[in-house]
Amino acid sequence: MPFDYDLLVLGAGPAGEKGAVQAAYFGKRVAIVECAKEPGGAAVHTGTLPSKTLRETALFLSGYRQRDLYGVEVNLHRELAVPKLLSRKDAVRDLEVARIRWNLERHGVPMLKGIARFVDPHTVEVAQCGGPPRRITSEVFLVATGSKPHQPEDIPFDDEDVDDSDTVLLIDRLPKTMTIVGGGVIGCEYATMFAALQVKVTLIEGRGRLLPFLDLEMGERLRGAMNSLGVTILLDTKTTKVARVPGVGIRSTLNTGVMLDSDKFLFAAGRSGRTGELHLESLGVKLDKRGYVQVDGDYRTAVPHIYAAGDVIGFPALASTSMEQARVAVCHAFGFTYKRQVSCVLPFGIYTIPEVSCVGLSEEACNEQELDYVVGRAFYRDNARGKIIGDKDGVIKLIFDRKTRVLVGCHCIGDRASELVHIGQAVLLGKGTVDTFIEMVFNYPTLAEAFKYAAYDALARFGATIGQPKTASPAM
Ligand SMILES: Cc1cc2nc3c(=O)[nH]c(=O)nc-3n(C[C@H](O)[C@H](O)[C@H](O)COP(=O)(O)OP(=O)(O)OC[C@H]3O[C@@H](n4cnc5c(N)ncnc54)[C@H](O)[C@@H]3O)c2cc1C
Ligand SMILES: NC(=O)c1ccc[n+]([C@@H]2O[C@H](COP(=O)([O-])OP(=O)(O)OC[C@H]3O[C@@H](n4cnc5c(N)ncnc54)[C@H](O)[C@@H]3O)[C@@H](O)[C@H]2O)c1
Repeated sequence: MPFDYDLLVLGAGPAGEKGAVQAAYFGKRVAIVECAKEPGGAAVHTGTLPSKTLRETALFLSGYRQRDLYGVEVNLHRELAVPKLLSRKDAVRDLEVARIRWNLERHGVPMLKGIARFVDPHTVEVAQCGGPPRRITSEVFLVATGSKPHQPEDIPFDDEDVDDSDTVLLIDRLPKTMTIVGGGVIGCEYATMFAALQVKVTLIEGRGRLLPFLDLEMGERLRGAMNSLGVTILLDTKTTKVARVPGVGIRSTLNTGVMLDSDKFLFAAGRSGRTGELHLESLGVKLDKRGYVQVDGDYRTAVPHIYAAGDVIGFPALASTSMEQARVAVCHAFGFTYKRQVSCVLPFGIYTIPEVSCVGLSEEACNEQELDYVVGRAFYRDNARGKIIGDKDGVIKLIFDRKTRVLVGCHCIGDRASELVHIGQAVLLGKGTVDTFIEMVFNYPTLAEAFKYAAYDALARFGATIGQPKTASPAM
């Protein structure tokens, strides 16, 4: 019997949307099932875009960027700040939802509303609110149901002042004090955002360092910037008890014996795969202990016609990689040859204040691989555009293989870091060398021009390769 569809996609977040339209573009009959009211997933409703919009609004309302430039202290109006924060976030959400709806529509992909679960390997039942369940068959499936915040049982999430990364966006007032557990990407981003809004933030991290995937030097620069912003960072620390104390707020008792009271408590210590409703294991699909779907290099599960992509398969769990994984999965499923794999050169953008971004190897990774390397740095304070915008702390750091002169790592901290890193990414992908940056002409004045001076800085450390320098750096 023919199937209803060639591809049924479960979940309309970044992975589901891009996987669905990829197959439809090449003429496949595709539908997408979504249980939320609107498409977009965590990226649009609870994660990427709302948090980045909050960041921009926080920077604007706090006058953070202008403080040092004009010597103007912006007085934050605490009561007005929250409605402004929320309305901007909602406006961006609505625009993005409209874009996704239009993208699905123009590719002829219907969105079926309801919670999906498998009833056999080729049939999904969609439980519709207020209507009878509907059964849909498909030749191929893409599971793109994402993830949800990890909620340990000993944290009282039923208290209105105890949040996870989904509910923190529903704030109705700015707290004076906030305790955040988890020094991962979410914890660090929200810590700096709320600190910029003059909330006194304490960040608790169980390990000895924040964001251990960052180059150590850049991680330390970020830690210093967070301290300057007023964030208190407690490393090697865990909570042993979290509870409301009437008249005081939320009290966190730490393993060090310290008791920390705050108006708000945010638990941001990891996520788990949203697979509970799908009945995947009964089909033979393997999950790990956090509920993440196990896939092979082509994003295929143990059941060959069921693919999975995005947050539901775990690391790196980014909107950027989720979209690309879904495209690759669909290309593999239907034999489209134009795309076979996700690039091995993946950038990371962390939207803390200041922004941090990286691609390629850190110094520590070079040392682990016993790679002889050369580092070059350029500082925004020495860059004309950096002076104009008043960012004194920004740094571009480039790492080159000493033998081949090829760029192996690019690390940026400061304004526009997550945009600038793509210059490094393009050079990495093209196997460019230190000389690539020396030859390039950059617009002036730009932050991008700092790449040239980071390369000159490295060049001076390569040794006598360009004659005998008369000054410390050949970048005249
Ligand atoms: C606070 C925060 C900030 C972030 N910031 C960034 C960032 O700056 N950059 C970045 O790249 N990434 C960021 N991320 C990560 C990014 O949001 C995710 O990687 C991305 O949303 C994953 O996309 P996805 O399609 O796999 O899953 P999701 O976006 O989670 O979408 C899954 C969809 O499936 C639906 N669904 C679930 N179960 C079912 C079911 N049984 N039936 C039907 N539908 C179902 C859900 O309703 C949802 O719409 C952030 C995440 C958080 C939480
Ligand atoms: N800019 C971005 O790309 C961006 C932004 C936000 C989120 N995300 C994605 O969202 C995902 C989840 O982020 P996250 O920050 O929740 O998770 P994470 O896994 O990145 O970090 C969690 C942190 O919490 C710590 N931790 C865990 N349990 C703890 C405890 N009991 N006490 C103290 N510390 C504890 C861990 O050591 C870890 O450092 C990530 O995979 C990330 O890719 C990406």
